[in-house]
Amino acid sequence: MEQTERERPAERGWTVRAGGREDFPAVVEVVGEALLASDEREVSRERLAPLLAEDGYGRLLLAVEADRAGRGEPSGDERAVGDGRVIGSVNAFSFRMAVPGGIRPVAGVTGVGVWPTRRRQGVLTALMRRQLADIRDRGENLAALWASEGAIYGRFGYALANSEYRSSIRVEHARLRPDAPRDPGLSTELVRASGARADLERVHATVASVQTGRLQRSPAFWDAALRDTPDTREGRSSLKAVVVSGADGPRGYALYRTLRKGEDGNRASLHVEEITATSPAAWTALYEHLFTRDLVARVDFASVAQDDPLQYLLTDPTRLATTFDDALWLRLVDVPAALAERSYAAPVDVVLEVADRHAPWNAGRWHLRADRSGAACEATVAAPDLSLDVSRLGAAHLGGNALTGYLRTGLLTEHTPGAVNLLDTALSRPEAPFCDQDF
Ligand SMILES: CC(=O)SCCNC(=O)CCNC(=O)[C@H](O)C(C)(C)COP(=O)(O)OP(=O)(O)OC[C@H]1O[C@@H](n2cnc3c(N)ncnc32)[C@H](O)[C@@H]1OP(=O)(O)O
Repeated sequence: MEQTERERPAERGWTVRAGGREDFPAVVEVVGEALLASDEREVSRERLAPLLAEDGYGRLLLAVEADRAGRGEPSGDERAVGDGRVIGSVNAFSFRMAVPGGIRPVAGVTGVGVWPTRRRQGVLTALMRRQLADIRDRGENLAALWASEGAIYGRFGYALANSEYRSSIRVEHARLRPDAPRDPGLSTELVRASGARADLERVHATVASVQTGRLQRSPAFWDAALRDTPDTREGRSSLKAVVVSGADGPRGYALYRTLRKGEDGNRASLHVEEITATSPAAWTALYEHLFTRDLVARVDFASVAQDDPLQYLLTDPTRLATTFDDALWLRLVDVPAALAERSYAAPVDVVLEVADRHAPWNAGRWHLRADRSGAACEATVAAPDLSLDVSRLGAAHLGGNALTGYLRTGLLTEHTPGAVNLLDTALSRPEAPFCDQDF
């Protein structure tokens, strides 16, 4: 494939190489500056080091300037980066995600940043290309990320794969329906979050094994989720856990903090960082705890799925203020392998013509045949039923978006009438995808 001038890094005086633990301080400096993070790099290093160490720092990729000749003295910040200095980086966590069909390895792309005075020279493009090849070599068929800006990643084949929301309700409107499922056999306990870790892990593991989009949470990510230091509190209380249990153990939890000031004089708000449960009655019990705490005016939920249970359980769901928050970006790194390892809701037999500028091994025609017993996806020379960019497959892969939307807006081409509709039916899922894990 022909490269543009920007895509020939050697000609611009920098190269891409694998990084390691020793590069970590330089990476924190570059990404911290790129993301306009606070100047407390030590806090960032302390927060990130355990997460990166869990993966052995083996997935760091760096853009490194060959030398500083002719560039003048480095500034104070740059000096920390040193000679042969790092001007850009990308990294990835080795996650396992619940996707349609089971739990699969997924590269969780993270730590993307380019030194401000080296932007728009193709550094990210070179890093992304190398990273996609590395991810494929590791046998991961999917990559996922949370984007700082939505305009960055579409060109690299990623697409929004779901929708997640912030929601908020005033307690006087937070009445649950009389027929909301209630189980007198359940008990509810409030504790410091760190004291309930075993229960939280158990509930989370159950949910994360079945809810599409969920990541299996590792010990270091649990440490991060339960981190309760002044920088994580943002003026709120310590992190609390309310745990709902039955005879067989924990069935649901909410992690929340309180803020004892606000628009209602002395009344507080509750900020729910996570809430999940394994049974309908446990959801009801969690909401009843949150909505009946004394001195509370409002309950805010930091992140909920499109099919969040609360909207169904409220007597008046119109009182729930819901705002689009963010969404996970997904990319098929190996198109035939990702399509073959997925499950399908209905039989489908379709030839896809895929365009992929940054992962050329995906470009071409793929014959996808699937039914409820399994799927196969192989290269073909047959005429395509539809032609599309690889990013469209990322959008639809978790069942959170229909390809029909792209067809209607002219952003994919259907050669066989009805092919997109049939593929959408096969890709559809009964539940909305949700990823509770920031990374
Ligand atoms: C998963 C995560 O970690 S999300 C965090 C992402 N990081 C940040 O937002 C930190 C601040 N931003 C940066 O560090 C850089 O601007 C980056 C990493 C976003 C881009 O790095 P660059 O080296 O400038 O990208 P590169 O030169 O390869 O640009 C490739 C193309 O993307 C475009 N592009 C890059 N960044 C953006 C952006 N933020 N918005 C819109 N377009 C962008 C460029 O214009 C270019 O397009 P073109 O080829 O059509 O001219």
